[in-house]
Amino acid sequence: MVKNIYIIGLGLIGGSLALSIKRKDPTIHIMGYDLNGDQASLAKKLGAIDEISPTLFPNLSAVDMIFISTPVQQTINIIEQLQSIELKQGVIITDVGSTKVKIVESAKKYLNGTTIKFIGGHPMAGSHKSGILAAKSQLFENAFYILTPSENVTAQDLTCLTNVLEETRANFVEMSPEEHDKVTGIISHFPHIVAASLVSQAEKHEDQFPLLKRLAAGGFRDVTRIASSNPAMWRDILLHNKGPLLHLFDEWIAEMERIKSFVANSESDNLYSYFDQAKQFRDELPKKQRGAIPSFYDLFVDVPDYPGIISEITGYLAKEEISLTNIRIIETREEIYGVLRLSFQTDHDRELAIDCIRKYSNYETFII
Ligand SMILES: NC(=O)c1ccc[n+]([C@@H]2O[C@H](COP(=O)([O-])OP(=O)(O)OC[C@H]3O[C@@H](n4cnc5c(N)ncnc54)[C@H](O)[C@@H]3O)[C@@H](O)[C@H]2O)c1
Ligand SMILES: O=C(O)C(=O)C[C@]1(C(=O)O)C=C[C@@H](O)C=C1
Repeated sequence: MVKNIYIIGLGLIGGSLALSIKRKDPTIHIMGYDLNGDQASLAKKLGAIDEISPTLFPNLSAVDMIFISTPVQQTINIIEQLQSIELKQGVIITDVGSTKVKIVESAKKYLNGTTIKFIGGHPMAGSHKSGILAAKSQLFENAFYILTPSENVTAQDLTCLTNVLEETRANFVEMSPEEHDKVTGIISHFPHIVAASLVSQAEKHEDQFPLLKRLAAGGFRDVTRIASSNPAMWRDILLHNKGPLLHLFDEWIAEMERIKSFVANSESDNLYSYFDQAKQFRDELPKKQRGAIPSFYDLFVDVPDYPGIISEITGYLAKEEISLTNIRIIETREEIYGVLRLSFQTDHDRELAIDCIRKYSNYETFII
């Protein structure tokens, strides 16, 4: 019976897991630690954790399960240190890293010969946003959650973990770390490189075309959303998944050469087939499966704490016919006490809302 959980790294993923574990069983005691003290305080204030650990390795002798939800290189450093920490017999340790081979290898190297049950994990959903403020208990709903159990892990250990994670409503699948890294290289890591490279290409042309940024519309925004993700996280992922990625670079370069030649030689039929085939495969992607939170755009408004403030703000938005998808008061740190979080479906709506709030009030707005 899992009663005590420790979560290291209380950002988007650690925070979302904590919120879903709390939703499953509020009596499970969750202690959390984050290098960034503000993240840990927010996690406590949002009810994601019960207790903040002042250090990375407090007394862990009563902890049944540990989640490591830090960037992947940090995860390896933490696994290495865990070998010399006194832990409960048979403790389950899991991570959420976007790569698996190096992490599972490090668990094998450092934790072998102990009673620790290491289960590599990767919830295949996320966002370009980071931090606890973006965390949601339902972030992983309908998403695949890949597990790569180590040799000494039993079916019972796996059930223990998936029970704790039941409220994520994710679909758990087992996979080898090698297969995991090859597949995620194709559908996650390499696309990330492409998105960032498209942004970088556009940036190089900005001096020549000053209107470029403002003209970048739906297509460019859709295909490059993920380029707004946490750079440190992605740096680590690329360094971890070098082998499969180098292979994908070669394939991609050949692919670009192929389509370049269709364009250069005006090969109309080939161009049509290229796009048609891509459309068919893209249209076949399962519709209901969730790979990411729906894109929404948050706006934070500093508001005085008085009854009626929410209806005041929504009243302004209604006057300008701006639709909201969500609204929430966050009582976070003292200095940003009374922050209203407004979520919009599009960046355009958020821009309209900024203008609208400016028009009707003196409240400051900001985007994180
Ligand atoms: N963002 C996504 O879409 C996504 C999806 C699935 C998995 N992942 C993986 O989840 C992990 C966390 O990503 P995230 O999106 O939650 O990032 P995040 O930046 O939102 O959160 C990471 C947190 O870890 C903390 N941290 C960093 N080093 C630490 C250390 N040594 N000790 C304690 N805390 C530390 C940071 O302060 C931060 O609060 C990464 O390994 C990432 O590859 C991310
Ligand atoms: O939706 C996004 O913003 C993501 O980048 C999520 C995404 C992905 O590539 O699909 C990113 C990294 C994770 O390891 C898993 C999910």
